[in-house]
Amino acid sequence: MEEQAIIEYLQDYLTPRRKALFEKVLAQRTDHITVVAQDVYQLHNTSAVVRSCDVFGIQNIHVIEEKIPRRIDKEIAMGAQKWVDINRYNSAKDCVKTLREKGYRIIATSPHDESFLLEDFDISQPAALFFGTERDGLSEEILEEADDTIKIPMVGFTESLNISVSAAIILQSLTTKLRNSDVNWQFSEDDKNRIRMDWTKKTVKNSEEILERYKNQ
Ligand SMILES: C[S@@+](CC[C@H](N)C(=O)[O-])C[C@H]1O[C@@H](n2cnc3c(N)ncnc32)[C@H](O)[C@@H]1O
Repeated sequence: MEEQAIIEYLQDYLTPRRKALFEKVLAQRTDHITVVAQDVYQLHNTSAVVRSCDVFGIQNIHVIEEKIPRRIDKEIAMGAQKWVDINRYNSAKDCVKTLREKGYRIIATSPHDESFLLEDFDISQPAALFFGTERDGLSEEILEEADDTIKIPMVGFTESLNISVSAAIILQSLTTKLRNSDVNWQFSEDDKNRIRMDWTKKTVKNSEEILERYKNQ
């Protein structure tokens, strides 16, 4: 109850329009699908994946930085990341373990494997979609761990799509399927409150000072 009161107090500093936008976006947010980028080298590719996640309503993104230096902060600090949660890992193993413990199926995306075409993918179980590096794709470790592999059908001469393009295509397809299904994909009220608070804090100027004043009144 107290938490609710704090959120409402801080949200009074938002314009009605901004507040309504938060609710509209939040109603479409999901954790049923989550996205993992493994050792993506080009910063602009990671940014584009983050942006697509926001656009298609994916709240959590997982970034594995095992083979590349931790240098994505500046780039992903430039936009859409404000509205999504970035979870970072030093090893692919930790990332897989964490996501399995949360109940996700590990889904590799690959231009090679034909085991599942995108349109046949069963969205009823929570899915963690793993995307690989520009040059080598996903590591053997992830391919071996994967419960399924999905592929976007390609009919041209080029052997693969760019990672961010493939993320956008897959997310558009699977989130549409999810929203048309009877799966319970929306966040609980507790989770929504946590996200509301986070977005509000990031939007209201001097939010920490305002909260301090509220607590002391
Ligand atoms: C440029 S591709 C990697 C190409 C790499 N030479 C390989 O053999 O995997 C980068 C990432 O985009 C995704 N991707 C590219 N094309 C795809 C497709 N047709 N279907 C599914 N995912 C694809 C995969 O996650 C892949 O690891």
